[in-house]
Amino acid sequence: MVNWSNMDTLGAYNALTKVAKVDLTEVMSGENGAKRVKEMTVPMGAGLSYNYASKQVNEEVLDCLAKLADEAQLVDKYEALYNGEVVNTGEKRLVLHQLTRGQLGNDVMADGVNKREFYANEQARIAEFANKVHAGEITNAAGEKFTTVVQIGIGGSDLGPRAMYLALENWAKKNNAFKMEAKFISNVDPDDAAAVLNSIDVAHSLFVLVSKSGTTLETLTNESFVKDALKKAGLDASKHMIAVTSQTSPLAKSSDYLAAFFMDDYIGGRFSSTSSVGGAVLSLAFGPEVFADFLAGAAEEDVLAKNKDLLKNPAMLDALIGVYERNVLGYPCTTVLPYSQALSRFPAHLQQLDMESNGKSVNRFGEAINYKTGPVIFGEPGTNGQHSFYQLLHQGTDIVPLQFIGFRNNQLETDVDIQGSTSQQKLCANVAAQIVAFACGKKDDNANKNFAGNRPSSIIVGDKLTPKALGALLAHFENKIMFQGFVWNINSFDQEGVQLGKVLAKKVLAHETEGALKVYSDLLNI
Ligand SMILES: O=P(O)(O)OC[C@H]1O[C@H](O)[C@H](O)[C@@H](O)[C@@H]1O
Repeated sequence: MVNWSNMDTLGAYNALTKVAKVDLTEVMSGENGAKRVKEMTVPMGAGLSYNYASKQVNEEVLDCLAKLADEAQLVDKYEALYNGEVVNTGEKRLVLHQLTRGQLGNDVMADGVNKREFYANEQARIAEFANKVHAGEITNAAGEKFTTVVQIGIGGSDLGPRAMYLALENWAKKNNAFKMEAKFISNVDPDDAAAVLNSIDVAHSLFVLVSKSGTTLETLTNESFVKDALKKAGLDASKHMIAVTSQTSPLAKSSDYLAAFFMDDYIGGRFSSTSSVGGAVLSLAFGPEVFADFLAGAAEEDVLAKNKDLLKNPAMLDALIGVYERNVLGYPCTTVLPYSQALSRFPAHLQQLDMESNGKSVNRFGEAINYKTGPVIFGEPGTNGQHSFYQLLHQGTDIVPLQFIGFRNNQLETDVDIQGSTSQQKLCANVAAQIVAFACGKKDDNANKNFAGNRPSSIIVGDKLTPKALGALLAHFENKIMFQGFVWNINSFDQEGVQLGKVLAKKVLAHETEGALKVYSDLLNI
């Protein structure tokens, strides 16, 4: 049995607060710095590695973190989760997203079925459907092949799948795996749907309506928007639309769709990229084999997360260093900086994944807690970010821990040598330079040009962003966030904080407003 206790009751946490702070300007300089970069690295799944040399940790800190991992029973809690304990206490649900990509422990039976079999079966149904679309066995009413897939969804039904699609689009084009172009409609802003519809040939488009709950206002509105466009084009919407939803949702039984694929209540929207939610669009865009490789990368990372040895468990290590930075060092944010244009929407996905999961002020039993939880997450690809917000990161008054991601090779393999180096080399040179600049700083007599340093970072490094590497990268962050929630003793798997705004918006639309809400409504001409 695991013991769910608040972090500030744990002896190891209290010991951690007393450890002397590591000065990166000192430890990262000279030979010692070189030794740290060589040694402070942990293998991840799919050939990636997590290098934490430029984090403010030393043996003493790591020793405390290892004790904290043990005392907080992090791996035991993970085990309880994948074996089917009701870890989502707020909604009284199991948490099973890892089972979409592998069997980690005991068979989990729920709703009268074996859950791993259920997820694998949905994946197989999607694979069969995608293959038929690609082979021209499932076509539009005129018997012509579909060329474009358009996902309609928001939040977890958009961000992850969209980020994953963009991450693999160029890789697929280079590796003969590009089957259909994908587009995404998410915002209830009518300009979003209209712009996508204007950019495609609707007669050859297959729409994937994705909503776990089947009740999300934006998604249902956009569905109607698209159906209207199909009707105006003289097309039968039910021949152009498939649904991905949970079996209990109002969409599940509808005959308005060509086909329906399922996930369930045990997979949070933000954790659903490896379920049917990501499976449908990614299998249609790149083929089921690519989606299977993506799942295999995630599964490798899930297996690593079972390791009780902190230095062999990159997600747990990353999580605990993050807790140390947030609660002991007092840093309020974390920035995600992929030096890969393919990962342009990955930070946006992590914003939801992390902040919706760990933005909580009560523990898993609903009691107020006395410590900070999830940091603010933001990010942009490098080097673009360098020319935007890095000024604050280098010289601002807040220290913001940085999560770099870099690959030795680019995806398209097209590159040119200009002034003695390729573009890829220039990209990678900038990551290396930034890490050292942030850690070591540079003294200058002119205070305006002085860099204090001591800005901690870690880097996830890989050879190339492949489907497998992407799966591992995604699962690393999912598991990191899960472990942090365990340490903070919060429920990372509900999102009550998004409800109030929705309720008030309904009142505005029904003209049931008064006071400030009424005046804001008038201001916006509703
Ligand atoms: O997939 P759906 O049920 O349509 O939900 C879409 C999104 O909306 C909600 O407001 C939640 O905040 C998200 O966690 C969820 O991913």
